[in-house]
Amino acid sequence: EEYSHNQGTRWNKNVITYSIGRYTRDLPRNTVDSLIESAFGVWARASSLTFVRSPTRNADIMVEFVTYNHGDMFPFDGPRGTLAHAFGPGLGVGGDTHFDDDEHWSAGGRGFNLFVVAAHEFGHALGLKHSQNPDSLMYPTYKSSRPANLLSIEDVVNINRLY
Ligand SMILES: CNC(=O)[C@@H](NC(=O)[C@H](CC(C)C)CN(O)C=O)C(C)(C)C
Ligand SMILES: [Ca+2]
Ligand SMILES: [Zn+2]
Ligand SMILES: [Zn+2]
Repeated sequence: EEYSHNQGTRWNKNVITYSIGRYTRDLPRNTVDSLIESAFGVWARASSLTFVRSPTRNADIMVEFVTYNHGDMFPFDGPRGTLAHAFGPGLGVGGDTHFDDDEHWSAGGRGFNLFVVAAHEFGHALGLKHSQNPDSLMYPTYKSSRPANLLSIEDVVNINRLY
């Protein structure tokens, strides 16, 4: 999968830690914090997983806003195009989730909805692949009109097949 650079298939634990590194200037930090927390909450409500924010940088899932070349083999491409990517479960870079800061990130207004994109990326960070079902959160193309409940039945089934 081009956008979920897989390490393993799943985490071998149910409590997964995350930490937020570089932020975007598009939104206040505490807004980013709550949107990221809510995006993890989508998966926590549908599974037996819990997500704990960690102050240190050795959390399982490192969340960062970066541009172009940023230290992995998958440089971003400037405005539009690819919005974000995530590595599949595993040590080190495993689970890490990067957002292209050349996009305009929003909490619902103009620009790309950070909550919706983060929920998709965290699906990859948990081990899910893309779905061909346009109603699935794991569909490969951004849809601003995502339903409030976000996850399709297929997504709930798939996360519970994995954990
Ligand atoms: C608006 N641009 C798009 O819709 C682009 N799609 C994405 O950036 C995906 C993320 C969306 C689904 C949140 C990349 N991905 O799958 C990460 O895990 C393109 C379809 C142009 C590649
Ligand atoms: Ca881009
Ligand atoms: Zn994806
Ligand atoms: Zn990256």
